[in-house]
Amino acid sequence: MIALHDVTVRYGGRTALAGLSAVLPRSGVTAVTGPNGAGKTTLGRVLLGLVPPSSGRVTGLDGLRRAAAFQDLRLCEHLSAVANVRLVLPRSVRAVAVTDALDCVGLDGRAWHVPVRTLSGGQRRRVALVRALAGDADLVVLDEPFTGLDAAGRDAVLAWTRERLEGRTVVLVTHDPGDVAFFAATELPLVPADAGPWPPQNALDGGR
Ligand SMILES: Nc1ncnc2c1ncn2[C@@H]1O[C@H](COP(=O)(O)OP(=O)(O)OP(=O)(O)O)[C@@H](O)[C@H]1O
Repeated sequence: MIALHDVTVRYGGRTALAGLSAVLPRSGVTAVTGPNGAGKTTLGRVLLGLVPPSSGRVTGLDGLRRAAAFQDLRLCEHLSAVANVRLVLPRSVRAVAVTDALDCVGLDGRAWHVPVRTLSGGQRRRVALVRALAGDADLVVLDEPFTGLDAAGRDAVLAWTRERLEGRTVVLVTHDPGDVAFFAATELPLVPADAGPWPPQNALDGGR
């Protein structure tokens, strides 16, 4: 299991996370919620090893394969959807597995082989999600992955995501209470650091 022990993150003089302690279940979804600026993305960055805690520590990350769908997507703009996904997969994974996944999240075949910079925001978000989930990462951070998806396509994306998340440690940043219920997630609500220190007791262990 992954555990955060009194983790504080400061960007220069600004405190983004203040003394956060929590345990993430090994298998299952932790939904990180809270207002803008509460530190949700920062928590994801810490778990991915992209931002070191200013103090405190995170245990349980050693040896984990990690993947993410970033809020700002971070796709390789000049590459196609298929190439973006294949970049993170072993060569042995067949192209058809990638196109099947893109199909499952509702990305039209005409969008598979053109540079992703020519795709719409919702199409690009689908590519980022498939890139995060197509491989075998043990820990997956999904930062507002369903933003901007049309209502008709959203259900298919959610269903495919839930299927792909099974057995992994998943951190889902979301503003949508419906997502918490859909993924039967354990909610980890964050409050902006300037609203006071995080309660010292573990927010998630609930006596486990
Ligand atoms: N690179 C950075 N440099 C300086 N301050 C930053 C940086 N990234 C985030 N912050 C600050 O850290 C705090 C937490 O930001 P963060 O993006 O983690 O919040 P969030 O909960 O994900 O917000 P949102 O819901 O708007 O995505 C904010 O006050 C933000 O201004």
